[in-house]
Amino acid sequence: MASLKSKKLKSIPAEITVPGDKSISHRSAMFAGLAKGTTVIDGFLPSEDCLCTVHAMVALGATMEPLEEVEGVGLVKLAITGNGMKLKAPEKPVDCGNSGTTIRLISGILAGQDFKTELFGDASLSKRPMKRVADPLSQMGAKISGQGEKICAPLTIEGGPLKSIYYKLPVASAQVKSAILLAGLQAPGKTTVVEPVATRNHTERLFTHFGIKWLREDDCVSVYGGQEPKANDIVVPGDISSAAFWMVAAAATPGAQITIKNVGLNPTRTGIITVLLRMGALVTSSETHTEGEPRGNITVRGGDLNATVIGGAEIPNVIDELPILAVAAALARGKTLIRDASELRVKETDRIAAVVSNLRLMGVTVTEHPDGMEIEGGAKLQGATLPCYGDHRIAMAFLVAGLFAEGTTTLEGTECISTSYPGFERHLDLFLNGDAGARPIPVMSTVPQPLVDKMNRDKA
Ligand SMILES: O=C(O)C1=C[C@@H](OP(=O)(O)O)[C@@H](O)[C@H](O)C1
Ligand SMILES: C=C(OP(=O)(O)O)C(=O)O
Repeated sequence: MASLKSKKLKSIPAEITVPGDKSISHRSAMFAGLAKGTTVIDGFLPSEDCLCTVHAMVALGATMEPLEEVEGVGLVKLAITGNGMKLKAPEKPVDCGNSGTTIRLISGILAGQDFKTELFGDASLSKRPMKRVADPLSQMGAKISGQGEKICAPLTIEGGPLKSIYYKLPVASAQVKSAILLAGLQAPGKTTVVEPVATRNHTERLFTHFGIKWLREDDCVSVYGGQEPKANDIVVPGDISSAAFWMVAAAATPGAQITIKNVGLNPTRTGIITVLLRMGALVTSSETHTEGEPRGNITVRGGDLNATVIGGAEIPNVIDELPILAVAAALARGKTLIRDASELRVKETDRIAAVVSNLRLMGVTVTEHPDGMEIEGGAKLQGATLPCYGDHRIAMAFLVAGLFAEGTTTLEGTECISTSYPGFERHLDLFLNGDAGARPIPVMSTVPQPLVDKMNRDKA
């Protein structure tokens, strides 16, 4: 089992560039694989989750060509060639790894394909509820079976002719919305999803990018069936959910300043900026690109943070940032309340239980609630040996907490970080050891990864 250590931070780098956005990388690979022709994806996140999606699209008939690899990060530029919406039956069950986005969105795609597929994942993914996608996709006409009441993976999906639906989401989930819209593309007529609270709209923006017509009316998103994505090269911005770790580290350090370059600034994802501003950090963002997915730079100046309340309609916008925001709360003055966030209990681990337990082990007073937690800020954090619970965001959030603790903080099981942030360790090193510890990140020439070769071999 891998472990990483953290201790009092030495310096804050002036600038940092985080790897590509996970949500957009997944979707780019899927849309490219559904389009006829070749799409070059630049800024792709080569994390294990996103590589599972590429692997799945290749197993379903697409081809991928590696174009550029960065040492210590992986494949950041690739070309995917699809054959249109009619996919090929995979030869074996498709591995979705640790990735909720892969299994749920691919389920929407497979719902309309005239073959049977098995989707499976790791132990964590196999505990997550898939009923939320199985219900609407079954209503549309797919035959989906899974394990137990929550319809967990392994899932068997037998696709076929679909009918469009008008579906009110019982939980605010971009993954469920996207699965239904992807199935809706394959159903005659108009498929509408009603969102209780707005969630990230990357699928909708990528619809536009790939030439698919869709519409938003109030809280409804609709798409008409019978459309096929058109191949179109894409540049993926940096992931604000990865930037969040360094934004909090700077925000909690009076006098510090950091600029995160070329990061996604989609308003359905920038809730972290609003929350940190409310807590007293000085955060500014400047858009450098406004087309498609807006992107630009975020600058954070640190100060004395104050407690806040995080809840309601804001939750989907910061859902993946809540573990690191809980760490920010522990470093702030006063009592912070996180509520309406019971969705955290069905992520890679129960993130409410994991955050509460690890904060307590570092000496913080926390009250656990069914839908969140109350954190007493301002206690001196104590270094501790902590579990990651197999969850990348727990691992990274607590390595950042360690930057503010007395002594050493050790996170055990840190291999999970590669789920979303290849190169995290190297970035952490900048905070632990300053520039002297930083190794340059060279761009290598086109080196096909063994994994990539394997993908194309599996397909052949
Ligand atoms: O659509 C997406 O790309 C995601 C949506 C969110 O999940 P839910 O849709 O389950 O809220 C988020 O937590 C996940 O990391 C990525
Ligand atoms: C919840 C996450 O991802 P997924 O649902 O795709 O596993 C995450 O990245 O925090």
